[in-house]
Amino acid sequence: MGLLEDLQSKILIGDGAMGTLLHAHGIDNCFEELNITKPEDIFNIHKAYQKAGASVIQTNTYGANFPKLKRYGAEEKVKDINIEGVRLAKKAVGDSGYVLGTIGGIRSFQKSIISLEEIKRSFREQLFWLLSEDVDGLLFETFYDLEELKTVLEIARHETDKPIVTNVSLHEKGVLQDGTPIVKALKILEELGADVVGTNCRQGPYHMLEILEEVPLLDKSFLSAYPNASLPQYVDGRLIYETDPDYFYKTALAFKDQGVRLLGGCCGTTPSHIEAMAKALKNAVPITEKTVKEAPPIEVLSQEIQAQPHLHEIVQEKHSIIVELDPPKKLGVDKFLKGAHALQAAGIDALTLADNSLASPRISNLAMASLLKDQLKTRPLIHLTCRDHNLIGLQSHLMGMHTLGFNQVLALTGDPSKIGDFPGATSVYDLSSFDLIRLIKQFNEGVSFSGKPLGQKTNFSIAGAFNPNVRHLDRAVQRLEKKVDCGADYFISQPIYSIEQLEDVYEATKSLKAPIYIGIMPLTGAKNARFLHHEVPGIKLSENILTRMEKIEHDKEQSAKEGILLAKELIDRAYELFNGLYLITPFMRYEMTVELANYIKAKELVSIERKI
Ligand SMILES: Cc1cc2nc3c(=O)[nH]c(=O)nc-3n(C[C@H](O)[C@H](O)[C@H](O)COP(=O)(O)OP(=O)(O)OC[C@H]3O[C@@H](n4cnc5c(N)ncnc54)[C@H](O)[C@@H]3O)c2cc1C
Ligand code: MET
Ligand SMILES: [Zn+2]
Repeated sequence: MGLLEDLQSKILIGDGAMGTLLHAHGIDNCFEELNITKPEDIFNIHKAYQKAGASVIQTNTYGANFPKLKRYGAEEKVKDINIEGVRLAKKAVGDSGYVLGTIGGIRSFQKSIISLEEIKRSFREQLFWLLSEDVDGLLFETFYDLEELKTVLEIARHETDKPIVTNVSLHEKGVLQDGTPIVKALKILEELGADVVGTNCRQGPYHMLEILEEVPLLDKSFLSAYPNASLPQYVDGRLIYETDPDYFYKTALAFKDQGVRLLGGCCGTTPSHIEAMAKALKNAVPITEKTVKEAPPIEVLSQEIQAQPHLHEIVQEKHSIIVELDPPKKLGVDKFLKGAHALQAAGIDALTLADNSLASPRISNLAMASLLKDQLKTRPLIHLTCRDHNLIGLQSHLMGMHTLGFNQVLALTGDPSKIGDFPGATSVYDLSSFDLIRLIKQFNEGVSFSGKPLGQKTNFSIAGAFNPNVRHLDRAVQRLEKKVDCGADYFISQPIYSIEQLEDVYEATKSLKAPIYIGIMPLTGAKNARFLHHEVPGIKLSENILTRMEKIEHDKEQSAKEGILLAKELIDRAYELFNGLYLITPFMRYEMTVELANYIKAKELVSIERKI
């Protein structure tokens, strides 16, 4: 009899955790490599689970794929670890059970940490070796990312007719991290050919059962559940799970009542938990009908009424000026406010506020934006870096921005801390700019990063950063395309200092599906010019510019005038090529950006007059 025939009439018991069990025994390195370095330990664990009553044993190959083994320098051992993994499980199980070849999800919350192409490659390799040892079926578990699971399931279904179990993992009750309700996700997996579908890890029985109450019995596939022992507790720097096997006796019956046919355990569970569940379900008959609890209606999402068009909408239609005026590095905001007022008077479309640029602390840009809100009509565009905010902080910041009515945001990875005033500070980087753009896009759908409904849809217009001052412009443009795919609405560039570069950038980006604000930062003097030319990676000024600035080096006023003149020459060409102009205020010298903004406005007037 095969696994699926058995499941027609029985509830089968799976095994429990491998990773946390090994960890509890003091093992801190690669768990899967033990298949070849300490096979007897793994064999004994399989045997213990089998003795406890599990008839479905999974191979110790959860993370036995190229990218995960690479963390331990074991990436060349994918073949041996997987082959040995199956052999050990088979030896332990003998004829009295089934061996599932396990493959774990790779992506957790950082989607862009690994491309789907790499996932496919590593999945195919692992799948090949597991199938080569003739497993009884496959178990794909701990998949938070539905896109990843769908992709690998399609590959596997194409390669084999063996039973496939797919288990998703949920941060939030009832929804996957992209907001897909679990019922829908399981139906999708069933349609793609999974024979058993369900959920594992993250939740203990309580929350998992709550989730399953909303899941109906499916037409073609069986339901599975592998709960954690409990919610984890953080003790002395380690994650600890409660161990109360009796509780698992009681909850096993509840899982049966929800229609689960394959029941095992995930993190924190031990052979004692499995023994308790096996005892509880010894002669249990699976249910064939179920009353499904209706999912609570999703809160009505109110879409904010947009008072002004977004920047990306404006710049598609006409010339638009945004100006960076950074929050002060010291306390005291008078000069900043004067600058902001002067720039508003010049008629700019937005004031952009850096998030601790160059990794040096400044007054919080959200605080400065709130201050502006009370005093000015010009809207702020808030920079948000992944360097200074972890995943919790980023979401809290975005919710704060939405609450205050700020919906223009620039999503950045951010300069690393080591270049700034506090080189010992941590650069968080929970997310990359790609992930952050995706996150904000998901907020616009009313869904948090982990899939939780936010109660309202945000209305962010999302800018991405563009650094054209790189050796390979084509690669920079590829990054922009990727940012567009993630949801970026437009781009804002680092400053450009030559007409030729402006033209190169125009050529390289003209088929991009998002508009660009081109960066122009006036030089303040020869020292500033030399610094940019020699010390800022990627920025090169022409000999002509350097000489022009050096000639008047000792005249401060004249230097600023020359800086303005050069910026105007760049603006003349940029104005012809791009609609968006991004003026960067150097060293709080807002009178320079005010003059440039006025210059651009005058050009606009001339062109309007010409049209009339
Ligand atoms: C308009 C604008 C505003 C900015 N505001 C801030 C701010 O407020 N606070 C702050 O800390 N920083 C700011 N920066 C700096 C920014 O963080 C760095 O310029 C960063 O290198 C590029 O932008 P990003 O953070 O989105 O990085 P991403 O585009 O996500 O790039 C991440 C990393 O990949 C690398 N990379 C990027 N492009 C290439 C390429 N073509 N070839 C090879 N490697 C590449 C870089 O090392 C970069 O650090 C700003 C930059 C711009 C353009
Ligand atoms: C992070 S979920 C872990 C699943 C795997 N089966 C293990 O227990 O090691
Ligand atoms: Zn787990």
